[in-house]
Amino acid sequence: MNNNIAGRLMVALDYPSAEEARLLIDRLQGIPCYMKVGMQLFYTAGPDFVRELKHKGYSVFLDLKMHDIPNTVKGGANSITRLGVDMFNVHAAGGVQMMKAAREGVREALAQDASLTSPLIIAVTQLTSTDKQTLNEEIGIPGTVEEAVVHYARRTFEAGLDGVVASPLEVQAIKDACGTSFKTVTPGIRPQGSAQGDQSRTLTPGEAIRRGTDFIVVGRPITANADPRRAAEQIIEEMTL
Ligand SMILES: O=C(O)c1cc(=O)[nH]c(=O)n1[C@@H]1O[C@H](COP(=O)(O)O)[C@@H](O)[C@H]1O
Repeated sequence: MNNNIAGRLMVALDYPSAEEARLLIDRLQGIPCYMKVGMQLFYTAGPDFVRELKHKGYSVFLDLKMHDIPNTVKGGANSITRLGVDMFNVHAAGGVQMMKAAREGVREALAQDASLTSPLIIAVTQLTSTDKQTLNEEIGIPGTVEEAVVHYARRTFEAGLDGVVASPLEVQAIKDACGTSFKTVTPGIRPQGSAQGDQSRTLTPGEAIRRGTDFIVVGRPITANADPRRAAEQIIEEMTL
């Protein structure tokens, strides 16, 4: 297995309990993927579960999508940094001042404890479940999804964050606007033949990597598969080709 490629796969641990998440982690043992802890798991298993993953040697993306007034986001970012995660996210729709406050919260935590390392801060542009109709008619933003994504990516870059969450379809436009070192984290990954579910803007793992994304986020195509280890290995194989 190519460990560098496997490290670009983020497995979404969307489970209702730590016990269920541990079952998957056991089955994926030895695969050096990133683990993503989202709201469902964090709201029940909390910081202890994040520490457990770090103790097991995983890189951790804490996906809590903060979106609040700058002072609150700054405090949240400080607490998250003290958990020792490798990446966390905010919503770019919170604005540049809010995103700068997240950066400030990290800086504050690092100043308080020199043993901490700086996590990557990533902003969600437009959720991968959002299609053009939803964007225009419900969210109230005119134009194409790609235009909205690039707009938010530019604001994220201005705020000094490390990258964005978007669909793999928008990677090239983001890299053109913000540079190749600006990270893209792309959910909306669907291997051939897997169910689309609630995702709107999707690509296969291989196609996402070929378009230059830094990380792919995969949940149900692994977690809902009868053989999750085989599913993860197939995805890594496809990413490697
Ligand atoms: O921030 C995220 O991780 C995220 C942003 C986004 O725009 N779309 C999106 O699907 N996600 C997350 O990525 C994962 C995708 O899961 P699956 O659709 O099951 O592969 C879920 O944990 C989502 O919460």
